[in-house]
Amino acid sequence: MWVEVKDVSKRYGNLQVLRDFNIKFEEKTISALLGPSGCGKTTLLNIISGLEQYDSGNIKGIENKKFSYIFQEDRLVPWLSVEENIHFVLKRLYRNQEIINITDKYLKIVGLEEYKHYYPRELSGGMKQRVAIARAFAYPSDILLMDEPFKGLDMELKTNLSEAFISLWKKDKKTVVFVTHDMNEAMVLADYVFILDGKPLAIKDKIVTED
Ligand SMILES: Nc1ncnc2c1ncn2[C@@H]1O[C@H](COP(=O)(O)OP(=O)(O)OP(=O)(O)O)[C@@H](O)[C@H]1O
Repeated sequence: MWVEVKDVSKRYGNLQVLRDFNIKFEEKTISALLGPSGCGKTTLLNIISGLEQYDSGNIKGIENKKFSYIFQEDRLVPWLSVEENIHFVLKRLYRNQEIINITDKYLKIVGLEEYKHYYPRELSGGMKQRVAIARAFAYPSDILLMDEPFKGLDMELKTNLSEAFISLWKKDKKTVVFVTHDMNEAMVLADYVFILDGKPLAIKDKIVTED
C-alpha cells in the first residue's frame, strides 16, 4: 500500500503552490521532504492530513487511516499535565488502566517518566517536543506527519530525540513523512529523501538511503 498524492493542485490567490503534483510514500517507511523555505512542504502535509483543502486531484491510500501530526510548535494543551496530554488523545480508545499503561510506556521511551506530572510551561522546548513525539506514537495512527519536529534543538538533543524516534518507530512501523531542512537528519532517519523545489512544488531528486 502507498499513500499517493495524485495530480494535486493548490493555489492561494495568485500563488500556485501545487500544480498537478504527484508523490508516493510507501507504507511503513520513513520519507523526508527537503526543500527551500516557502516551496510548499507544510502545505503538502496539511493537504495529506486533510487540514487543508485542495483545488483538484486526489489523495489515495488514506481511506480509513488514522493520522498523527507533529507540528513545528509542540501544540500541547497548556492546562493539562504531561501525562494528561497523552491520556487526552487515548480516552475514547482504551480503558483507564490501559491508557495509564500506554502513556507510561511511551513517556519512558522518550525519557520523561519522571516529568509526567509537570505542565508544559515547566518543560524546556526539547522536552515538550519529546512529549509531542510520545503522544504521536501512543495514538494508534497509521500515518505520522511531522513538520520540522527537531527544529531549533541543539545537536545533543537532536541526536537523543532521533534515537528515541527510531526506537519508537521500530516497535510500531507507521508510514512517516517529515519535513526537515537538515540533510544529515534526513539521511539518518529516512528511507527515502525527496529533494523538492517550489513555484510550483516539484521533486528534483529522490534518494534511497542505505540502512
Ligand atoms: N494560508 C495561506 N494563505 C496564503 N498563502 C499561504 C498560506 N499558507 C501558505 N501560503 C504560501 O504558500 C507557500 C508555501 O508555504 P508552505 O508553508 O507550504 O512552505 P514550506 O515549504 O513549508 O516553508 P518553510 O520551509 O518555510 O516552512 C508560501 O509562499 C506561503 O506564503
